[in-house]
Amino acid sequence: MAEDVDVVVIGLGPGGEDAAGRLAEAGLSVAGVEARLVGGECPYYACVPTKMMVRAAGLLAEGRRVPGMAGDATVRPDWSPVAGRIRDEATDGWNDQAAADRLTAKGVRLVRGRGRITAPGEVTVGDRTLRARRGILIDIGTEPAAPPIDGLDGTPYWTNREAVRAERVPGSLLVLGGGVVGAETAQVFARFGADVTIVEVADRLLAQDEPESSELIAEVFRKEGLLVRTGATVTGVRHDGDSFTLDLGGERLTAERLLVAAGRRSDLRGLGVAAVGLDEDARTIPVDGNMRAADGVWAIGDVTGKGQFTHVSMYQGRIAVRDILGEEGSPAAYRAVPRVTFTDPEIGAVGLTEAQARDQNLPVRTGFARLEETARGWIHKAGNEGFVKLVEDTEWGVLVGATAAGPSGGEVLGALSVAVHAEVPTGALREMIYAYPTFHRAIEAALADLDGA
Ligand SMILES: Cc1cc2nc3c(=O)[nH]c(=O)nc-3n(C[C@H](O)[C@H](O)[C@H](O)COP(=O)(O)OP(=O)(O)OC[C@H]3O[C@@H](n4cnc5c(N)ncnc54)[C@H](O)[C@@H]3O)c2cc1C
Ligand SMILES: NC(=O)c1ccc[n+]([C@@H]2O[C@H](COP(=O)([O-])OP(=O)(O)OC[C@H]3O[C@@H](n4cnc5c(N)ncnc54)[C@H](O)[C@@H]3O)[C@@H](O)[C@H]2O)c1
Repeated sequence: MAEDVDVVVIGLGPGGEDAAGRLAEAGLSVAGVEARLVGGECPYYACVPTKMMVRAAGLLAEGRRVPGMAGDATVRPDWSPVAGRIRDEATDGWNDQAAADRLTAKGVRLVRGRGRITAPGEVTVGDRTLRARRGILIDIGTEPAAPPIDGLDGTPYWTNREAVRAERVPGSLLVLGGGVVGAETAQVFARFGADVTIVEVADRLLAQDEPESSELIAEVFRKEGLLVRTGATVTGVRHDGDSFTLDLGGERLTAERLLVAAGRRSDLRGLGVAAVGLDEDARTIPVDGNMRAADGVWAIGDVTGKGQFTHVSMYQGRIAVRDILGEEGSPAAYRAVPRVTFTDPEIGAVGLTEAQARDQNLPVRTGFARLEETARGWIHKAGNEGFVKLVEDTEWGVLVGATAAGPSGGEVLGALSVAVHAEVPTGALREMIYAYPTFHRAIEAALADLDGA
């Protein structure tokens, strides 16, 4: 017999979990369907455990910066506290009982299993049929994508999920993909002693970011001993029981482990979106400003293609909840989506890159300040690499994008996010007082460069 509820939430990623709880607390009857772990990728395999890895690797790097600045330090990496912290503190052994209890305490009916939309307003999970009176909210997120490379399928390669579960650091690691996951993870394992090579098909690392960010990260990685192959096409993968070999057509690379970090995919066909008139072969589910995807269907998170970040999923979730409850509010706006790549230096960015702004035919000028040349950068010395880059719409007199790279680049980004989001005139930014000697004072130097441009 079908179970009737007001809303069925399929996939309890960060936004879906939060939205299900809010809808239940608002008095609706809500079923939350989850195939794996309540909370999704972020707490168990992504943001949280990887940032614990980054924190540990950062401590090692700081220890190695002691000589010449503060005496002597001998750094002997040990992965076991990292693995232990991820297992015990972050993920409770990849057990979501605490999250499930929190959700059910809010009144959400948790349905474990893979949900499939079988008709408008109908979701099937195993032998259960859920009927949604008001609608279906989709937050199915993404899975690691496997590029179609000869021989890859069937080998014991790592994705982010295996990497965060690693109990020891491999002697050598090949990283396929120099995007965000690849860059963050490569640096962590290299700092813990692995010989790391990144193989990236694009002509630069972090290809979504400003070219200056790519150059900076490539240079830091080079100094730290990572090998980077950009513009590289992998034609085959082999695993002989002990090690992986990547064939680059002319060059062969071998390592104990292979991490595939080549992007993500969503299974829209498996979700049965055709039953509500959506394209099951598409990569994403298009949504309007209220997160509506079809009549009685809302979608949020990675699957909407508006930025694969936890903060985007949660932002969209709040808008969907408001719309499902029939409340008024501003539609979603993505002008000032912040993003931080937690390498060292951190790469914080918001809004448009220079190239994106020019592609939109905006009248653009840029301002640039190198952190090493600021007072704080000079004082900081070891590990001071970074910059602030501003992208201004000259007609409007407002920043449409910015990058803050360096130690705490993600924190410096806060000020720039406010500027882009609130459309603060660059004239007003120039009149601000920037505390001396901070990293964020580089914004003032970049503003001066904007004028000189
Ligand atoms: C290694 C890594 C590090 C990252 N670090 C950061 C970071 O530092 N900061 C940041 O903002 N973002 C980070 N991200 C991105 C972030 O993890 C995602 O953007 C975030 O998890 C939001 O995802 P989501 O809400 O779309 O759903 P997801 O977290 O992907 O969760 C979707 C859930 O839906 C479930 N599901 C799927 N299909 C079905 C179905 N048919 N029925 C039932 N359940 C289903 C899945 O089991 C999953 O639990 C990182 C990603 C990776 C891979
Ligand atoms: N700090 C954060 O907020 C954070 C951290 C990790 C991930 N994320 C999110 O997760 C998303 C997915 O991350 P990702 O790194 O998996 O994807 P990505 O799209 O950022 O990077 C994938 C990279 O793999 C390369 N690639 C694809 N196929 C390849 C092949 N056959 N050979 C070599 N290189 C290949 C691509 O050119 C690209 O540079 C990101 O876009 C980001 O939004 C966020």
